[in-house]
Amino acid sequence: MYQNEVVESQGIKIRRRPPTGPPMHYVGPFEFRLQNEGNTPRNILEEIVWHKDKEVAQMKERKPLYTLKKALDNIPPAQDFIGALRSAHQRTGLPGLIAEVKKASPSRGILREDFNSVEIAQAYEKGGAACLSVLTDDKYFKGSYENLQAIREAGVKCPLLLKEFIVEAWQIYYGRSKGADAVLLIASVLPDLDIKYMIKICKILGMATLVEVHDEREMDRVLAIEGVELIGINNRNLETFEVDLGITKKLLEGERGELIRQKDILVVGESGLFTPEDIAFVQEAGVKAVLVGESLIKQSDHGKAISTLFGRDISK
Ligand SMILES: O=P(O)(O)OC[C@@H](O)[C@@H](O)c1c[nH]c2ccccc12
Repeated sequence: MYQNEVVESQGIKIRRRPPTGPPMHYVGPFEFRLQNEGNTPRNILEEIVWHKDKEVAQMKERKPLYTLKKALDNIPPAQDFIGALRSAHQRTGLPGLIAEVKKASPSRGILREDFNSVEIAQAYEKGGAACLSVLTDDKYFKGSYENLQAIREAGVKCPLLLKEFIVEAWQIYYGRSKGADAVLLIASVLPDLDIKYMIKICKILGMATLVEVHDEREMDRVLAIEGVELIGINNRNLETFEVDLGITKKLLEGERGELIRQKDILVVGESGLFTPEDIAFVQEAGVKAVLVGESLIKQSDHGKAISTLFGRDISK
């Protein structure tokens, strides 16, 4: 109960697990499936998170934390994700690009049938991406940890973001073992204490955290957390899929923008960016980096897609 109260007091609407236990309900000789509204996810984000919980439990059995930690001793250190974004921004005067390796999404379905994650990653790097984001969720985004590892092992130099629905610290260690340099943490899923704890773990592993927010309340929560250096503003509402670039502008206005500048936090504009005008709009609002998937993945020449999106070649 106590945990629920904490979550509620922070305005988190996503429930981490189905609230009322197993749905089977026995009465006398008959068996009923209890049609309990509480055991039905209220939206897609909740559905994903409930599924993730089960998936992680299974994965953990195969690779317990102590074996993962051992594996980490033998891999090259994490790269500087935030540094790469800052230097790209300084070099081009435009927001640093995090290009997303994304095959599908629940809102758009399959974005690309002929999907070779390594080729896409290499084309993004050549086209001037500062960092890459690799979706690893299989069920809803058709991504995988194999993709992440293959991109790393193919010699791509851009720092890599683990684009997962993190619900447990174990996933962070696993992502690092597959070559991730940074991790996404979603504020509408994770209470403050989890975010703080996961940021600490990432620091120990040399990784950056991209903490994602979508409304004022989440932004205020995250701004109050010590050690946050990188905040993503998702223009897409993960509960309804509605996209509105005005969200980025709204969350960077007034005192919030002031505080972000004081703390020297780098802000990433995420989702729904398709044209140079979109990039200019979020840059004007105050972002120094952008996270882009759909508009780059759908075009056959990914390098050219980057130049088209930014209005010029950003690879030099
Ligand atoms: O394909 P788009 O609209 O350019 O969006 C990319 C990225 O922002 C989006 O995939 C994303 C942002 N936050 C997320 C959290 C989970 C899954 C996906 C996302």
